[in-house]
Amino acid sequence: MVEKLSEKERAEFINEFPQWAQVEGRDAVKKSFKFADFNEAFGFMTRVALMADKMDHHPEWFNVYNSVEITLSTHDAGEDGGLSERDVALAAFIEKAAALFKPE
Ligand SMILES: C[C@H](O)[C@H](O)[C@H]1CNC2=NC(N)=NC(=O)C2=N1
Repeated sequence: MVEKLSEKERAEFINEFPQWAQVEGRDAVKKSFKFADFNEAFGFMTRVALMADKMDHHPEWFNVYNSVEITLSTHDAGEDGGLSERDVALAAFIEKAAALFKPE
């Protein structure tokens, strides 16, 4: 079982990653990215996928052509899942990876 983020940690997360929005009715955050084309979007996804597997913490994502929608939550957190430190770490990596492709 993984600890859920405390209220203080949540505030810090929102402060550090203001572009990640709370998902309605779920203890999760989401963000959409738009890249120059599919090649860039998939290059971004490849980097995130490899790191996610290394971290053993995987995003929920949806890709159409140059757009990638990502939702982060920890299935093993608390009774019914929720945000944990693992989501903060993966969000930080996702932002770094996206910056390499300069999304719109
Ligand atoms: C068995 C495996 O270690 C677990 O299922 C890992 C894999 N990736 C995961 N990813 C996410 N987002 N949440 C988890 O709880 C999780 N658990």
